[in-house]
Amino acid sequence: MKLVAIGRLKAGPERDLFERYAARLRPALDVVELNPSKGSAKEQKRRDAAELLGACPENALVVALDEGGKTPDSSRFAGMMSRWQESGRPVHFIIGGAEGLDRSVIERADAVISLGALTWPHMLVRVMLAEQVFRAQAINSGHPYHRTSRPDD
Ligand SMILES: C[S@@+](CC[C@H](N)C(=O)[O-])C[C@H]1O[C@@H](n2cnc3c(N)ncnc32)[C@H](O)[C@@H]1O
Repeated sequence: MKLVAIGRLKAGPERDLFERYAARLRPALDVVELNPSKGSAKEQKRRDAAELLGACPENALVVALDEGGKTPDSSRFAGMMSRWQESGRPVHFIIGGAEGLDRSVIERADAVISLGALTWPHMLVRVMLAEQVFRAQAINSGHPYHRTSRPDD
């Protein structure tokens, strides 16, 4: 599995937290960090998209993180993760830069996942993604990390 992202995660609490979850992932999540591009917002999006998609091989199963995507709950996300892994294709998660993702990334993506309608900074999106991938792996392996109970249960 790979995470392809615009921007570098500097030393600090976000990186510590990301590494804490990432260290628990099997298979591991390799990170490819790309420099943010310059230019107008439109140019940045287009250039970032070329870099992001260029880092994904043709057979990659691309999962774009975008607030306009699907909002599965953690159990559904775990089901998606297990189908993606069974496909045998290398899963590549994509996180955009300050201007967000270009339409070409959304169109190439095999799935577009939202972490809710709020806009999050890219470094927190990395942390939340790593935690949810870990949670999905826990659900799929029957590990008690995830509790399903809701208020009315
Ligand atoms: C600072 S946000 C970009 C905001 C940008 N204005 C936009 O419209 O997407 C940077 C990246 O974080 C990810 N991101 C931010 N909020 C998200 C959310 N609620 N769900 C999924 N991904 C999110 C996306 O990949 C986005 O491209």
